[in-house]
Amino acid sequence: MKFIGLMSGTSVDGIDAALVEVTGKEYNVQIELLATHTGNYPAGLRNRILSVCHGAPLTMADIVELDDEIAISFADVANHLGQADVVASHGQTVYHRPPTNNNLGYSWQLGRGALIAHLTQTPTISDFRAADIAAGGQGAPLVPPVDASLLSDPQRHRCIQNIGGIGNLTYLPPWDRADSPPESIIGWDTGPGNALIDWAVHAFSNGTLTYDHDGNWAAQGNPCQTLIDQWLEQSFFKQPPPKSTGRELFGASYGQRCWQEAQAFDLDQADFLATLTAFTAATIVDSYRQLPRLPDEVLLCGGGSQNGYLRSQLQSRLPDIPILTTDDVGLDSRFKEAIAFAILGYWRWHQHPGNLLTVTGASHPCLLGHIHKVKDHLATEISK
Ligand SMILES: Nc1ncnc2c1ncn2[C@@H]1O[C@H](COP(=O)(O)OP(=O)(O)OP(=O)(O)O)[C@@H](O)[C@H]1O
Ligand SMILES: CC(=O)N[C@H]1[C@@H]2OC[C@@H](O2)[C@@H](O)[C@@H]1O[C@H](C)C(=O)O
Repeated sequence: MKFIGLMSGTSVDGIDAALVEVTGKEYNVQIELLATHTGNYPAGLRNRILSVCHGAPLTMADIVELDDEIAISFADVANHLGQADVVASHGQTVYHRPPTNNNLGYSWQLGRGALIAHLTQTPTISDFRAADIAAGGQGAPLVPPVDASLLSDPQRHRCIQNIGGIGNLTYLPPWDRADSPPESIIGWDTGPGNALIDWAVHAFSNGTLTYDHDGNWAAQGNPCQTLIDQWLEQSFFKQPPPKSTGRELFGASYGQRCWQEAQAFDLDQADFLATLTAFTAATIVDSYRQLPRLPDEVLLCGGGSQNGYLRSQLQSRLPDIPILTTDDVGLDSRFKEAIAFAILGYWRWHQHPGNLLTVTGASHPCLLGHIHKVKDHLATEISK
């Protein structure tokens, strides 16, 4: 079956789409990547999404309008790719609140599936995080079981490290993918990916730049290890998994606090960017120290894998471990999340639970996502 996976992540830097032929059963799936495309949000919409993520107040009418505008953008990108049997759309996260001891979590993705189904005339699956959250889970990260299916090695322990706006890891013990995945597959959000770096670059460039290309700006400075050690003391990094996070924690006000603290060390802008980038690498390695053992190799994905300075900071903290990208083992690192949602959609369509309890902490396996069928409501009404 052909699935289109649609994803826009916490960086809100575009809608990634992958048209994938998926075959196989449960965790033993095979894919053929048929086409990919990245669509941009129309001018202004990205800024509105970012301001909502930063807490801008909205009326109900504003929210509804935003929901539909995002759905229209997602549908345009899907239509650009061609015809599929099913569309699987993550949507755009605008709010994520992890669960606490007393409260269920809450995760809100805009871009309603019903409108995407209508505009693409294709059944559409959306709201992938809701069922896991209702079962007491974090609702994130959801990609680890897909990583297990596509990237497990029969001999080597691997870490798959996504560096998007937020970072997340999947720890894959050796597995030949023949039967159920080992219980010891784990994963969680490691903390900031590019979120703090992007925030600082945007602020220092008066809004003219959105990211530090290849880490060139950071490479001109020197990281302050004292600050990095101080920031690593924060409770999120001490919290045991399962855990997830978002821009609600690692957003503009977190960045501003870091910048204020940097004043005591006389850091200039390049030193500060070097420190934020090295901090991001340190948070990832800090997570690896909580694994049953260090991996034999790390496979990076997400935009941060393109940041040479960030990669060199990771490598210097893991000197004996090869740091590669998923491209090195044949999986396109730029479209991995879109491909992952195509597979999560395939699992939903075939009634296979998509969540891994060892990752999200949910109480039971769940079917992830709500299926919106294509219906001509009016015709149905008239024929009654
Ligand atoms: N050439 C590059 N050099 C440095 N950084 C880059 C480069 N290309 C992309 N990035 C970074 O990657 C970010 C986008 O990454 P990605 O698209 O993986 O994030 P996302 O999917 O939106 O986030 P998440 O995975 O948290 O949902 C950009 O905002 C930028 O910071
Ligand atoms: C709530 C939400 O959108 N979380 C994202 C975000 O971006 C990275 C990290 O935080 C991860 O937990 C998740 O995305 C990926 C696709 C996931 O669920 O695996």
